[in-house]
Amino acid sequence: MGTDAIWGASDAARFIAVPGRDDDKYSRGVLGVITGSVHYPGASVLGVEAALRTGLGMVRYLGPERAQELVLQRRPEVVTAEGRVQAWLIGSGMDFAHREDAAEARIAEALQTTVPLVLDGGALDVAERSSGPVVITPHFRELGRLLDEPVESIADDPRKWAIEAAQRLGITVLIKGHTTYVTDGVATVAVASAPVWLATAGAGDALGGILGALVATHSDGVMADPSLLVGLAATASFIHGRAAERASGGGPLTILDLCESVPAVVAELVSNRNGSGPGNGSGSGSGSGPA
Ligand SMILES: NC(=O)C1=CN([C@@H]2O[C@H](COP(=O)(O)OP(=O)(O)OC[C@H]3O[C@@H](n4cnc5c(N)ncnc54)[C@H](O)[C@@H]3O)[C@@H](O)[C@H]2O)[C@@H](O)CC1
Ligand SMILES: Nc1ncnc2c1ncn2[C@@H]1O[C@H](COP(=O)(O)OP(=O)(O)O)[C@@H](O)[C@H]1O
Repeated sequence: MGTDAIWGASDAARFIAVPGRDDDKYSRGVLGVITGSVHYPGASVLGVEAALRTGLGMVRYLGPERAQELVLQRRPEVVTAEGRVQAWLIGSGMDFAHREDAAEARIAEALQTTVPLVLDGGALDVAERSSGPVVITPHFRELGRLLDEPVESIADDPRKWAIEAAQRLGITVLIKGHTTYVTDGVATVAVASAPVWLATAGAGDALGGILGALVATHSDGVMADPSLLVGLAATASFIHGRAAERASGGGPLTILDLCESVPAVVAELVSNRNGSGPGNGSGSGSGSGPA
């Protein structure tokens, strides 16, 4: 693990944007979501669920039709109309090698905006087409494919390869594992808040939703200073791990149980923080970031 700072509760607390009296759903931050596919519609439900439970103004879900239906059945507050967004979450539940045509068209539209991108699963390669701030969330196999490097090399030293990817692509990289590393090639932090029971399908899709919500609620701040993505991604991983711990209670967990635990984790972070961080009483328009 080297000498990386271990991201803790007091660090994470500074990256929660608490709504203020004058906020509305638009000022808090809207997350556009392009996830899911014919084979993996469930990833859309998990990411959207996790984003909503992390707290944000609105989710616009713009994935495939069947996934839209499943998302709306679970979460009728989601909007499926196009419109302005402050950040995009793209790629969970998509096939890296074979993106559906409709998804490709949606991604091209999303790239017309320059708002921050959270790229997961089958959309990691979109990073090189973006002109705005980007954070990617690969596991070691996905990073191997993205960099065209042997998967074994990445598994042996995920931290080194995350830094290499961040520097090569000029983006922030969160590489998932029992210890998760987040780096922009300059600063690197480690997060180890998750129980081993979290190694279960769909866990990464929920992480994408949590991170999407945090980025959407700090969009202006990220646009002004993309280095904030390191703290936001580490915070997402911290919340994800703590929520998994609550859901697990020392035993197996399901990902919807993890999502249900997220609001209590966020509330605990907010109640324990001292003073007023810039996320306090402000939405995405504040440029909120670390105190
Ligand atoms: N409920 C859902 O909709 C879920 C969707 N998911 C999505 O599924 C897509 C693929 O994700 P993965 O993490 O599976 O991609 P991986 O790159 O880990 O795996 C790709 C393929 O390689 C094979 N493989 C990988 N590791 C293997 C091993 N140790 N032994 C045998 N075969 C192995 C598997 O057949 C798998 O289909 C992503 O877009 C992801 O978001 C997953 O998150 C699982 C849940
Ligand atoms: N052994 C482990 N201990 C703790 N957390 C783990 C472990 N294995 C995986 N995780 C976490 O679970 C999540 C798995 O994500 P991912 O590999 O994308 O799975 P999926 O594609 O099925 O959603 C990541 O957040 C990762 O950090």
